[in-house]
Amino acid sequence: MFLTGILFFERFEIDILSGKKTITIRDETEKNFIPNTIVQVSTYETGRWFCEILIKDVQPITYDELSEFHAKQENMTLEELKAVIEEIYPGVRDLYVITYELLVG
Ligand SMILES: CC(=O)Nc1cc[nH]c(=O)n1
Repeated sequence: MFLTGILFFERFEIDILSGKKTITIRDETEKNFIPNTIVQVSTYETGRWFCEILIKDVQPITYDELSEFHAKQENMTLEELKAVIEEIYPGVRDLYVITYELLVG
């Protein structure tokens, strides 16, 4: 079954709404987003809806393949991005880059 909703930590909300964060990197439990579908975005902490995004692409990636290009799309340094991913998904090496466009926020 494909996914129609996604949760983000509140600390990412401003970057998403300003268009500075245009990808999210998830584990295999969230790989089933379909390109060209609309997804509702809420906060992880309280479930508060804050925007709607259009899924553009979903691509597998390993932790070691994360690059400055991905970091820029996350509005982070590569060091910050790798630390965030390791904090959220400790030890997970098979990941997915979900590229999206902000629709309504
Ligand atoms: C709630 C949650 O897992 N949020 C994440 C995880 C990875 N990247 C991201 O931007 N947000």
